[in-house]
Amino acid sequence: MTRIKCCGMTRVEDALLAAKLGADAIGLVFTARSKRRVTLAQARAIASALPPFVGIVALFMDDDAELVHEVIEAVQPDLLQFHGEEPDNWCAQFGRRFLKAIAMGEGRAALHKLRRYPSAAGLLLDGHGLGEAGGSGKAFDWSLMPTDLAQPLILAGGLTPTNVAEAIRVAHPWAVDVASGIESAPGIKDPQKLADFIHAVRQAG
Ligand SMILES: O=C(O)c1ccccc1NCC(=O)[C@H](O)[C@H](O)COP(=O)(O)O
Repeated sequence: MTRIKCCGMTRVEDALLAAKLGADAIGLVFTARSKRRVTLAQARAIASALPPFVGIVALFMDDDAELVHEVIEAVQPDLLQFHGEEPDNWCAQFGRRFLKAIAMGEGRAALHKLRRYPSAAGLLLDGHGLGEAGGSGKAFDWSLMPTDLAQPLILAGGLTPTNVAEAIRVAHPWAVDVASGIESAPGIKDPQKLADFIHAVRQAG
């Protein structure tokens, strides 16, 4: 079964709907570079409303360690996710499980970076280019998804209710991650797109 993370939540009602429809995790973006950035107060409201067994992932992109500490303290996320040029030991300093996002917009050139994160609990391959923010709606060539890595791989970038089944068929990811493909505006989730996306993933197996 392919796991599902719905990213860039800014509203309690959207996070609750995702949980009700069967999402495995939601993502909260804290970096100032995001159109989906949440405040600590928003994040706490979402985290405390979520039912059990739905994971909370906190996202950063080349942010100060101080911000990461503040979020850990205030929100108690299940996982951290780093989208910038943070090295493995920097990501590991918080003593928390983390995902490292790799910008696959560079194509094959980015593949060697996947080996640089032995401490990561999983690697998220995203469609954006180096230095660009996530949540871009850009897909990459799914056939580049490696098959020889020990860590779970999460497929992200430009996934929608329409293309996610094909993406799973080609890439066989552990999980899929979506932000803009289930939105009506940045940070505002569309209930129908959310339902269609989760249905499409569950149908794909
Ligand atoms: O979503 C953002 O605004 C964002 C900004 C900076 C770093 C990461 C960000 N999101 C990361 C995600 O996990 C997205 O879900 C992922 O990039 C896929 O986005 P999309 O292509 O829109 O589905």
